[in-house]
Order: sequence, then C-alpha cells, then structure tokens
Amino acid sequence: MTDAQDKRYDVLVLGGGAGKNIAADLARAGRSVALVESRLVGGECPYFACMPSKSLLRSARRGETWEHAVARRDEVTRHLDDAPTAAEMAEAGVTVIRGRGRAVRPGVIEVDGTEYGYTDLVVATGSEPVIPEVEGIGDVPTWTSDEALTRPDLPRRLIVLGGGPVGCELSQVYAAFGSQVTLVEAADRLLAAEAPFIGDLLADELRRTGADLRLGVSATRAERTESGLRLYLSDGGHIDADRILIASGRRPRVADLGLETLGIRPDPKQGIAVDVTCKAVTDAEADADGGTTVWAAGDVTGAAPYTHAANYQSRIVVSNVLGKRREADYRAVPRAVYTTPTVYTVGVSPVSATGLELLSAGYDLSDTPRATVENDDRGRVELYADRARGVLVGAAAIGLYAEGWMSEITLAIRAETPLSILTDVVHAFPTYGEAIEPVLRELAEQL
Ligand SMILES: Cc1cc2nc3c(=O)[nH]c(=O)nc-3n(C[C@H](O)[C@H](O)[C@H](O)COP(=O)(O)OP(=O)(O)OC[C@H]3O[C@@H](n4cnc5c(N)ncnc54)[C@H](O)[C@@H]3O)c2cc1C
Ligand SMILES: NC(=O)c1ccc[n+]([C@@H]2O[C@H](COP(=O)([O-])OP(=O)(O)OC[C@H]3O[C@@H](n4cnc5c(N)ncnc54)[C@H](O)[C@@H]3O)[C@@H](O)[C@H]2O)c1
Repeated sequence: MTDAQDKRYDVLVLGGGAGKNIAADLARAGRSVALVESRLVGGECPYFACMPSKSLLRSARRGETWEHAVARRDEVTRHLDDAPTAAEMAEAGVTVIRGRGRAVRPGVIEVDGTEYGYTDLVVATGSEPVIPEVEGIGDVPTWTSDEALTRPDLPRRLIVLGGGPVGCELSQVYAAFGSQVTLVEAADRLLAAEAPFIGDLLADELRRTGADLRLGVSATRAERTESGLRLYLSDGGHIDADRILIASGRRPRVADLGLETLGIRPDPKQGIAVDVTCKAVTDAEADADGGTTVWAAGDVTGAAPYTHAANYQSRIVVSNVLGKRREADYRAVPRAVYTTPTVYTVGVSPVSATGLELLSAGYDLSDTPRATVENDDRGRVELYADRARGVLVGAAAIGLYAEGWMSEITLAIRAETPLSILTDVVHAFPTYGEAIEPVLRELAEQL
C-alpha cells in the first residue's frame, strides 16, 4: 500500500455531484484538491435524475414521439459521457481519482488499495433508491429512476410504486408516451407532505394524462406471471403489468464509507448530521484527534434532497474551508416538481407546521386574465404567514410556469419581507403572478 503522505491533498472530496463544485472552487482558491468519483463526474443530476427527467417531461409536453424524446434525452445527458466535466475539473486544477473511496483512519482515504491523505474531507456521496419491503419484488422486472431515465424501451404496462416527486414526474412521462401507467401510493394523496390541494390537483392531471391512480393502498406481494408480473395490493386487489418502476423514496448513501473510523455515526435514514457550517457532527474523541475536519454536503446530509440545496451547501462548505464562516439557512429552499402543471412549494408546509399560528389564504389561477390568454385555468396558489411576526413562512402553488412566478415568494420568505411591503409590489399584467396580490391582501387583512 502506498504511503498516504506521498499522496496528500489539502482537500479530498468524496463524490462528484455537488462535490465537483466544491473541488473546483477550492482548487481555484489555491488549495490542492482531489475529487474521488466511483461513477460519473457530475453526479446523478445531469445523467440519471434531474436533466433526463426534465428533458422527457418537455418532450411529453410538446407531443414529440418517444423515439425523438429518447434521442433528445440522450443528447441532454451527453450519452453518459463525463469526459467534458472531468476535463473542466482538470482545468480548475482538481485531480480526479476514479474509484470508490472510503475512510480508513482520520486523515486517510483509500481508493482501490491506494491511500490518500487530507486535511479537510468533504463527503458528498448523494443518495440511493430505497427498495421497498414487498415480498417477491426481487423476482419481477423492476426499474429504479436510473433505468427509467436511461433505457430506450417504453413498457406497455407500467406500475409506478410511489407518488412522491419521482413517481409523479415519471408517471406523467410514461403515460404521455402511451404506457398504461398505474401509480400505487400508500398515502391518501400524491405528494402527501404538501398542502392537500397540490396532490388533489396533480392527481386530476395525471388521470387526464391517462394514468390510473391507486391512492391509500400499498403493495404487499409481487410475482411473475406468464404475461409479465402481478402486484398484489393491501386493499385485496392486484395489478398486472410488464414492469414496476420503484419510486418509493431515497436514502443518504452512507454505507461502507468507513465513517465510524472518523467518529461519524450517520443515521441510515437521516444521513450525516451537520452543523450550520456543514461540518459533520463527530464523537467527542474524534474531535480531540485534531488536525483534520470532515464536512458534508448534498443528499448525504438529509437536509433537503435537491440539486439547488446541494449546490447551496457546497458554497457553505467552500466558504468555511477557506476560513470565512458562513451558516446555512434552509427556511426557503424550493421544492419543485416539473409536471405540467408545475408544483412549486417553499418554506413551511401546512401539513407539518408546528409551533406557529399560521394564517393562510389562496386564489385559483382560473381567476387571472392570464388563464384566459393561455386558455388554461388549472392551478392555485396558497400563502402561509406567521401571525406573530407578520411575515410569510411558506407557500404552495401548482400552475403553468409556477417555478418562475413563485420565485419572488422564495425571496420574501428568506428575507422576511413584511406583508405591508409585499402588498405594495406591482405585478405585470397579464401574468399568473397577479394571483399573488389578492392572497397577500387577504393575509394582511387577517393580521
Ligand atoms: C429521478 C430524479 C429526478 C430529480 N430531479 C430533480 C430536479 O429536477 N431538481 C432538483 O433540484 N433535484 C432533483 N433530483 C434530486 C437531485 O438529483 C439530488 O438532490 C442531487 O443529485 C444531489 O446531489 P449530490 O451531489 O448530493 O448527490 P449525487 O448527485 O448523487 O452525487 C453523488 C456522487 O457520489 C458518488 N459516490 C458515492 N459514493 C462514493 C464513494 N464511496 N466514492 C466515490 N464516489 C462516490 C456517486 O457516484 C455520485 O456521482 C432528482 C432526483 C431523482 C432521483
Ligand atoms: N423535481 C425535483 O426536485 C425532484 C424530482 C424527483 C426526485 N426528487 C427528490 O428525490 C427524492 C426521492 O423522491 P421519491 O419520489 O422517490 O421519494 P419520496 O420519499 O418523496 O416519495 C416516495 C413515496 O412512495 C410511497 N411509498 C413507499 N413505499 C411504498 C409502498 N410499498 N407502496 C406504495 N407506496 C409507497 C411513500 O408513501 C411516498 O409518498 C426526493 O427527496 C425528491 O425530493 C426531486
């Protein structure tokens, strides 16, 4: 085994999704940096997650053929070629180490038998799909989002297991291109953590796209049949299909990283606990070890499983590694689902708000002139304010382009802009953004 002192870096980054930004920024700031990546430099988002799913959703919206949509998707993901991104890393001065990294002792990572030393370690290993405990699921044809977003085949009959963001986006994709989609969700509605109107309106849309929704039932058993597979449900029913797309959640990728040797004990569901500076919480003895620091960013922290949140945490890590203390604030991290119409929620959800006296008001997009112009009256926006402080703390919307016209609400929540100022903001006519004005006025009157 090579001596770790021979291959020593100021900073080692494990995982090249959000981790690649950290590596490049720190290298540009003059640190010696190595990035360890076991799959593709760039992480999941550009190749297996956000980008291919958004490309397929766009193609579905435009009524393209499946073949065209797949060709376009594969162009968007550069046919899974990470050479240009790896070259960008090299240009920034980052050494890219291909392979799976794991900690062997404080200050040392091992990749395929070679040891590398570090002063700062950043763990950015992302998350992985959870395979639900359904008897027989391992014996029938299944996909996770990885296959659903890279394969060229269009299953004739597809069961989508789970009605979270992955299940909703991919049900709309496959139903739009002609698969006979049945979505099974254990909760009573889609996107169950959000305001109820969101899941209800989205369910109407998915049904309109052609999907059959089985809400409030879970899968109990799967078996192979002559024509494909059969999935049994908790309500006594069953569904016959050719394939199951598992979209039943993800968990932080923390297994077999040797984190315990660094005094880090991640919760398998919550991931690596970090403080406000994104420094990993370690045992007292590990802290006393001194000399090295472990940071974490992205899905592995369980903080907010979105690329924009991972990128935000990356900026927090970079700043703190460079000695400029910066604290993360998660009050206004958007949660968008890019179906048509789009779901955009941010801040507190009325479903889980505790310890706040929430004021709420809402408005149907059908009442905006823009809905007439677009000939599309789908959607609604609701805003939630903290009565005690007179500021917005949460928002939920579903509607065309909601990811655009709701961003001002993200700023309002983050900046704690008083309602008295928000009610004085002018929106262009005719935009869906005008829907926000009556909601704000109603909230201000309730104060
Ligand atoms: C289908 C789907 C669609 C999504 N769409 C969106 C979207 O539209 N918008 C959005 O904001 N978010 C979306 N997300 C979530 C988004 O993909 C993640 O939040 C984001 O990729 C997290 O970035 P990350 O850097 O933490 O992890 P990742 O992107 O997963 O990167 C982690 C990297 O670490 C590598 N790695 C793991 N272990 C090791 C190891 N031991 N050694 C070396 N390398 C290792 C992995 O190979 C991987 O490349 C979507 C997710 C899915 C599944
Ligand atoms: N647009 C985006 O930003 C975007 C898109 C896709 C995914 N993501 C992120 O990726 C992560 C994973 O998304 P996801 O949708 O897989 O997870 P999720 O945890 O959000 O949803 C999974 C759903 O599956 C259901 N479920 C679990 N087991 C079941 C069973 N046996 N039978 C029936 N239903 C079952 C759960 O009740 C839950 O509603 C999320 O954190 C999400 O935020 C983001």
